[in-house]
Order: sequence, then structure tokens, then C-alpha cells
Amino acid sequence: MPQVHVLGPDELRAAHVLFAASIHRDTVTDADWDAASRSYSPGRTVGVADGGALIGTATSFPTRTAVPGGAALDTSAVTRVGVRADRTRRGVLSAMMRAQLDEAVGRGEPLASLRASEARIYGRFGYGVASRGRHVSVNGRGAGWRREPAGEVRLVLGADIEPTLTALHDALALRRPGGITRREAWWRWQVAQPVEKHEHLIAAVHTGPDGDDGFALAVPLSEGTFAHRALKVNDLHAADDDATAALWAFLTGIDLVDRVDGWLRPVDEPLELLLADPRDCSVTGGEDETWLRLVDVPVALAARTWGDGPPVLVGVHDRLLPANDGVYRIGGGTAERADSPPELECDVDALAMAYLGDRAPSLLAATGWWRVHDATAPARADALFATDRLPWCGTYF
Ligand SMILES: CC(=O)SCCNC(=O)CCNC(=O)[C@H](O)C(C)(C)COP(=O)(O)OP(=O)(O)OC[C@H]1O[C@@H](n2cnc3c(N)ncnc32)[C@H](O)[C@@H]1OP(=O)(O)O
Repeated sequence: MPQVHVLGPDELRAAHVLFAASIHRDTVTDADWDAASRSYSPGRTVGVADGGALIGTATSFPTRTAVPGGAALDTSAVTRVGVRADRTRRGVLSAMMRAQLDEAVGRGEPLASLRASEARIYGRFGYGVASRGRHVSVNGRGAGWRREPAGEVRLVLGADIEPTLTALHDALALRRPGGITRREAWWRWQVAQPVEKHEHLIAAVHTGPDGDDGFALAVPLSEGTFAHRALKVNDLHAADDDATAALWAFLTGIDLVDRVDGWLRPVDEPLELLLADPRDCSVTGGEDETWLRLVDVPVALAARTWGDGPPVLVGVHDRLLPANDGVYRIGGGTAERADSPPELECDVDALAMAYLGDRAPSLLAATGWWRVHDATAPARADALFATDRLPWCGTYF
């Protein structure tokens, strides 16, 4: 079994370079390392060494994830995972994943979360797809909206962008299951550095009847000529569909813009229903977004709210963290351990797929992710796990 150690500050640059190489990115310059080094949370980067050189690394940073009902749970956000190309498939990642989970347990973080380079990697470590997104492309010139966008949209410029958007994001993102808090490093990459480099950022804020209730951050794509630009929405959070519609209408209405692309937008963002011609929005793709790991199943289940209806008994299996094994009785607004045979059973990755409300238990049962011992249980579980809106995060890391 590869030996995992927590990296000291003097090993972080090697870890950064190793991860960059693993995803086929360039090595880091001295100037870029100065900024990148500050994005590592102290004591949260692990590595495996061989022959005096680092051959595997993974890091995490602390965040909070909103769960159904509005609670926000401490979460280990796992990122920058890489193994040197000549040392893969020898258990290096497996050892680092185990070490990271043990650390999350030790820190009392009930959840871990990541974004996966490939969908085949993380299920074996108990991570399941808990939110998804779709890629969209909306016509610029000529796209009409079914009703006049409500409220006002204003541009925010330069040094005002980061504080304005940070405050709005924190107020908006945790309203929806799957939303996470952002760290300062995220805003540095997305806003502060581009502003310092005088890059063109379009930061728009929507004001509704109760004040500022949405924002969008877009950048021009390099394709096209100045008179035929495409924009890419890097960030768009809004309190309701009116604010969402107004922000999209603003972006698509900017002069010289032929098209506005959105990446990993919420699956239920109702653009086709808001546009006068639904074909002005094309869905160009879709992907998993949040890979969620319930590190402490009893705490995670107790933290979310549940729908109405008769209770259900769910048996959970967790190969890596057996303290989570057991049967949970969900119902009456709570979830508690029970000493009864399960009516449904699942592994901890498949529990994550239903936990935030992304997938209905009956669908997970029908597709073999959950096992059914009582034919009436999936419908009961559906009512309990159901949420008003699909989960979505909107922060890629
Ligand atoms: C959260 C993020 O940072 S996402 C970015 C992840 N990094 C990358 O994609 C960079 C390129 N890839 C890599 O660095 C490595 O291949 C990693 C990190 C994906 C895997 O590291 P490894 O040390 O090879 O994994 P390890 O040997 O522990 O494999 C564990 C199991 O997962 C399987 N596995 C690992 N990676 C893959 C993969 N890419 N595709 C399919 N199966 C995989 C292995 O076959 C093994 O299966 P087994 O338990 O049945 O034998």
C-alpha cells in the first residue's frame, strides 16, 4: 500500500506541477506560483513519494454545502488529484482517497465533494453524482423574450466587481441544495486577476422589487470578429426566474453579440419557456457536476429536511467507512438509525445520488442502483427525498 503523507509548504509547488502535468497543463511560472500557492489550505494536501520524488497528490479546501431545507454542512472540497503517468494503476489514488476520507472524519466534516475529470474514477470511493448541469447556447441578435424582463440590470466595473458579486453569491447560492460557499482564491481567479490584467469582464447585477437579486459574469470568446462576438457565461446566480430571464435577456441583447453560451447551467433553468422562440436556446451538452460523498451518513441524513408521507427503511453500505453501515428510518421529518430489516438498500455513492434531490429513489431502484425488498418502498422514498428544485452548485473547482 503506498504511503501517504501530509505535504509541508516546501512540497506544494512540486504537487502543483505534478497535478498540472497529470491534466496536461503547463508547469507553473514563479509569478503564477505566488498566486497559486495561496490557494492551498494549510495541512490539507497529501502526497505519495517514490525514490525521493512526488508521484501522487490530492488536496482539499473547506467549504459548506447547502442541503434540502437550508442547512449548510461542512464539506471537504477535494481537488487537484493527480498521479504521475508512469505510476498509475498501482493504488496511489486509492491510498490518497482513504487518507483524505480519514482526515474528513477526523475534522468532523460530514460531506466531501469533488468535480471529476472522468466519471469512472470516484464511485468506488463512495462519491456519487448529486447534481448535474447542461451546456446551452442562446442566440444573441433577434432572440425575443416572452415577457418584458422585470427589474433593472446594471453593469458593475473594475474593482467593484469582486465585493459586489461575492456578497450576492453568498446570499444566493446557498438557497438551493448543492450550493457551496466560495473561497477567496476562487474570486481571485475569476475576477481579481482578470481585472488586474485589464481583461474584458461583463459583470451584470439585477435589481428586483426587494433589491439586488441576481448577477451574471460573462467573458467574450476569442472566436468571431468584433462585430460577431460570442459570450461565455462564467457565472450566473439569480433568486428567481424573473431575475434569471432579465440577466439572460441583458447578455443576449448586448450589441455585436451573436450568441451567449452557458456551461453547466442548472438542468431546470427554464430558458426555452422564457424565450419567445424556444429554438433560440440549444442544449449543446450535459455533464455531472457535484460528486458528493456522505462522510458521516447519520449527520448528513439528520441535517436535511424530508418530504411528507409514511416512513421508509433504507439500508446503507459503506466499504471504506463502515461506521456508516446500517439501516436508517426516514420519515416524520427525521432520519435515525433503526434496528429493523431494510425495505431498500444502497451503497453510499448511490445514496448521494438521491440525497440532494437529484435522482428519485424509484429511478435509482429501477436502474439497479438501489435494491428493493418491499415493492411499496420506492414510492414512499420518492415522496420523502423529493425537493422543490433540482440541486445545482454553479461553482466548479
Ligand atoms: C477531483 C479531481 O482532481 S479530478 C482530476 C483527476 N486527475 C486526472 O484525471 C489526471 C490523470 N489521471 C491520474 O492522475 C490518475 O490516473 C488517477 C488519479 C485518475 C488515478 O490514479 P491511480 O493511482 O492510477 O488510481 P488507482 O491505482 O488507485 O486505481 C484505483 C482503481 O480505480 C481504477 N481507475 C483509476 N483511474 C481510472 C480511470 N481514469 N479510468 C478507469 N478506471 C480508473 C483503477 O483501475 C483501479 O481499479 P481496481 O480497484 O478495480 O483495481
